[in-house]
Amino acid sequence: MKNIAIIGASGYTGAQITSLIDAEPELAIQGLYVSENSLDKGRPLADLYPVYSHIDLCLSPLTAEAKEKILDEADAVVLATEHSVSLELAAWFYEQGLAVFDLSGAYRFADTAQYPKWYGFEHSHPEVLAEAVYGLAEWNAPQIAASRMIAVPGCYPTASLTALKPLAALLGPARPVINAVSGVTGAGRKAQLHTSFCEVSLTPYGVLGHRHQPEIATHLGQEVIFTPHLGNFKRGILATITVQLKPGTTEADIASAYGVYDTAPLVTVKHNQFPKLDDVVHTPNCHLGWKFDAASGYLVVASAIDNLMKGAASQALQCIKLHFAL
Ligand SMILES: NC(=O)C1=CN([C@@H]2O[C@H](COP(=O)(O)OP(=O)(O)OC[C@H]3O[C@@H](n4cnc5c(N)ncnc54)[C@H](OP(=O)(O)O)[C@@H]3O)[C@@H](O)[C@H]2O)C=CC1
Ligand SMILES: CC(=O)N[C@@H](CCC(=O)OP(=O)(O)O)C(=O)O
Repeated sequence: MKNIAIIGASGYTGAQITSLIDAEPELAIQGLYVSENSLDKGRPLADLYPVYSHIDLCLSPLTAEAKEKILDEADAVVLATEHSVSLELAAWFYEQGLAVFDLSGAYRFADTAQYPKWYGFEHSHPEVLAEAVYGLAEWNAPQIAASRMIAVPGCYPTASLTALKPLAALLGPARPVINAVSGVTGAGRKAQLHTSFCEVSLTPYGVLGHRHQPEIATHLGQEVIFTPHLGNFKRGILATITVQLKPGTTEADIASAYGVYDTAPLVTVKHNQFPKLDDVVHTPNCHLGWKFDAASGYLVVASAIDNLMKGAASQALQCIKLHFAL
């Protein structure tokens, strides 16, 4: 049995992973935590999320004493906290010997120069960053098993990289063009004007400047054009990606490249059939569909995931299971 502390448990990804860990027979929840001065400290999780009324646990403030208790009792922490909070907590728990599964972007780039530009901070823990592994579960399983510091990928990068990484050897020089639409839970639970009901309307944002563009490029090994869109629905990401493949590439080459997922139970690949969000929301699955125009060499591949599941919590659970060999 492995004991897991969940920090940021009142947020969307934190509550989601709480429900997933609660359902795992070989995992136990050491505790659920929010910030020291949180308005939700002391409240039952089920007060915030009645759907989880079967989970009889309260949200505790992450005090100095609580951190010591976590060290005594837990094997690992899940950080479902914003980047700057994860930056410090991850380093502290890692250095004390726990395994860390961080849902934020604070440990996803090996290159410290990326953080001031994309996250607005200097990376204060380069020695811990050097140990971090990118938790793209279908691609980095041996590294996830071997490291105690796992940076769980962002939601858009998970959808995009799952579609593009099999094609890496077939890509021509043109940048893949990724257009992706996310549900509003992707922006987290806290109130913000741009995510309020009357404000949300399908629109691009972060054009030519979203931090997931370099995350995708870094872990693909090729520059991309990435345009996210906010849609007026709650959960899910659909990324529709256009790529030009090397001259001479055939449908058989593409089918063979996607054969890498034949042994991946959570990734389904279809030829000439495209995924729908309704088929993946509330599941840990990624559905891919592709079509190729041999005359022009252009391929369109669509990738659908649930941003809170495969894009965050269920991928973190995959990483926990890989790490602890469960
Ligand atoms: N939403 C999504 O689809 C995805 C999110 N992510 C990443 O996961 C992380 C969490 O995202 P999300 O769940 O959406 O965020 P939310 O805003 O919904 O939740 C954030 C949680 O962190 C808690 N928190 C804030 N400050 C602290 C602190 N100092 N110590 C302990 N807990 C704290 C909050 O509670 P309180 O403020 O009451 O203390 C809340 O429980 C972020 O880094 C995000 O970028 C990654 C992939 C997908
Ligand atoms: C709809 C929405 O706002 N989505 C978030 C991405 C959520 C995610 O994956 O988060 P991190 O990479 O920050 O962990 C955004 O565009 O900032």
